[in-house]
Amino acid sequence: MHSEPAVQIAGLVKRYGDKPAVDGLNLTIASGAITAVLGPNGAGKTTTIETCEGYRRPDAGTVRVLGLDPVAQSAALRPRIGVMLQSGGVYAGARAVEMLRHTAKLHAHPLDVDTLVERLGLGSCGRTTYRRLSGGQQQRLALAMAVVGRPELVFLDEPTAGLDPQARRATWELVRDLRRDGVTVVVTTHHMDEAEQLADHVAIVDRGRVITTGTPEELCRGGAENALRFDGPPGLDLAALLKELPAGAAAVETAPGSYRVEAPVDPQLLAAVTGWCAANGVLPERLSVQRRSLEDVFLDLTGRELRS
Ligand SMILES: Nc1ncnc2c1ncn2[C@@H]1O[C@H](COP(=O)(O)OP(=O)(O)OP(=O)(O)O)[C@@H](O)[C@H]1O
Repeated sequence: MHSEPAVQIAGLVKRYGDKPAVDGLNLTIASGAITAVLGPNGAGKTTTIETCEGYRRPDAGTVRVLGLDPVAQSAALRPRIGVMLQSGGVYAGARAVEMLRHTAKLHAHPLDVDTLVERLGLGSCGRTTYRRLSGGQQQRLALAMAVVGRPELVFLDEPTAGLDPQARRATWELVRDLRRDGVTVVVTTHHMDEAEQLADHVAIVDRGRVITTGTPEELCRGGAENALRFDGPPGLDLAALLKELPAGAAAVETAPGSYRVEAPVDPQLLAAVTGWCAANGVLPERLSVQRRSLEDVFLDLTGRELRS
């Protein structure tokens, strides 16, 4: 369906003064999918996205969005993309829904404003000015403004920051519907569960570079947290258990009667462990599969220390 990538970034450098905010970043974003860009505070995510939107000019490298140069060809690009900025980017004195209607009229094939207002729970905000909306309502309005023109590609910078769980879910549903309609979505977030739930592809950015990419499944596969745990009688013969498990597996009694089997978790591993337990008259209690979460991967790659 979509062959050309929606976004291609090669060797992007962007400095503020002497300090590089983005430092040789390479990233290709697939069309028609949801890509989450993750990274610690100050990693360069917003700067990268703002460069894709044409708000910042690269100091070096190339950026192509829908095949266009976002600075030199901004007039051609702008109508085709939707942008939700962290700061809202909405005129504070304007009435919420009127502004949305106005924005819709600027586009040839806008979404139905009433449906969008309903879906994002903005019905009660009709004549309220932007500055009088709650933080969460402002966020939702900014999201509505970004998508109302039915763009081919939307950039959402932390769309669910500060939203309550209901509004978060409504936002996720909207984002999934955009993908269903063939829209490419690029989203930055600090919520790892959000990236895990929503994203087809994840790119982790640190110190101005992309340090890894993959699907959430690819990134979470392998690693120390890929393990089975169970409780049983203390002192089980783990050397005997290991003989039934694939090469490279490890088994430890982490506390008397608490066991942890470390190996890629698949149905065969589960069957091997429970089969060995059955053969030895052991009932594995509280048996659970421990998978690495995206948060584990993120912290492993970017460090656990808070940065100044
Ligand atoms: N307008 C600016 N002037 C000077 N420095 C800036 C400016 N905008 C960003 N920076 C710096 O550039 C670096 C990257 O910032 P950026 O906002 O792109 O990071 P981010 O990954 O989006 O962070 P966050 O998760 O906190 O939003 C940071 O060190 C930041 O202080």
